[in-house]
Amino acid sequence: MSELLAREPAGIRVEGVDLSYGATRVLKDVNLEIRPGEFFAFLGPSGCGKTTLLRLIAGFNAAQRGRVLVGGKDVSALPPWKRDVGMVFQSYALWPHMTVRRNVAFGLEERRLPRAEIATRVEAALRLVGLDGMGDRRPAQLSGGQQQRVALARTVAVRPQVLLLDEPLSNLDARLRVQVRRELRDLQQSLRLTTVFVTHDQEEANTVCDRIAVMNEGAVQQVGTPMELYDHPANLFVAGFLGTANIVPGTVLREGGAAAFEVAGGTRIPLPPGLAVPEGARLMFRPQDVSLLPPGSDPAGRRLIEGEVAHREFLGASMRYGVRVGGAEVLVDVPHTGGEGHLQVGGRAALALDATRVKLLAG
Ligand SMILES: Nc1ncnc2c1ncn2[C@@H]1O[C@H](COP(=O)(O)OP(=O)(O)OP(=O)(O)O)[C@@H](O)[C@H]1O
Repeated sequence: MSELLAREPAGIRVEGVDLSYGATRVLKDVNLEIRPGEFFAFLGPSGCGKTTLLRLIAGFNAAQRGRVLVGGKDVSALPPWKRDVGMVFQSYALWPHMTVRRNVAFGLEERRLPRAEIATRVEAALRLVGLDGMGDRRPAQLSGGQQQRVALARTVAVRPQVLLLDEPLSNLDARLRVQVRRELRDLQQSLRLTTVFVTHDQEEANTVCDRIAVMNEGAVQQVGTPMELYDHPANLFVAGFLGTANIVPGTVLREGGAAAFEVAGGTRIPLPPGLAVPEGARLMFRPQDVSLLPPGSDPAGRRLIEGEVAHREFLGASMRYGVRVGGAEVLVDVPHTGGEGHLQVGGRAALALDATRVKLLAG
């Protein structure tokens, strides 16, 4: 494996990038700093520009404005093959008529490396992805997961400075995805390879990546660790994209020093002091920031709201209730420990909101 170690992990900088296809602006003033050796994700809904940004770093797209630096060097004007980046495509793009070994060797032969060096690196790469012994097969004789590993082996064999992965798990079934994403993380760690991973799946990004850039409509919304993004979303889009969020419309009221949030229908939720109130704010909290109480009880220090159970969903580890509060519906997760003590649809529910967890966010 030492034959494949990244020489010196390189960082990536994207500076002030604007990219349009005709009249459609696909990337809008994108600025990013990806640290050397980091496993980084571009996360966002379909069509938000993730692949376009990845291809820009690889050199397959050109921007109208801004630049890309790899390892401190401006690569904006270089073609892909001079950039020292390895990209694994969503479709794998393997040569069907070549054996696995030849597929992996192809890029090294093009670089005219000595034959012995090629053989050593190919075997090391196949071992690394768990495909030693399958070098003589053709891609059609492999499963989807194995083909994906060939694509990965082929890319790491050239020892790129950075590895770019475009939805690498999307062709695999759910169970294999979980296994392969762990393997990807292990491989990335052992090679200390700066890696950028494109996905629209938040669980995938959360489980394998050090940091994530959340994108929407061509703009980076927020960059942070999975936990930072979940606990401190910068706006409603990020809050709703990472995990389940209660987003409640209403009005912020101030009486003296105290503030409250009035939900349509008149229910008032007292707000903790000192909470910042952005323009057009909505109240945001997670289903687990709320607990259900027996009606009539009023615990100290918690914010009590009353409502009616509109529906419920059994999720195994918890019961998720949809509770109508004024004009809004609030999702509440109650741990399921095996008892029968759950509320029925149509019944009254008293909710205690953990005031330290609520946020006021704008779109
Ligand atoms: N070659 C092209 N010509 C014109 N428009 C394009 C081209 N490639 C992409 N687009 C448009 O640019 C936008 C961003 O596409 P992109 O593939 O980067 O999104 P994405 O976030 O990777 O989406 P997905 O998860 O569906 O792959 C989309 O609206 C897409 O239709």
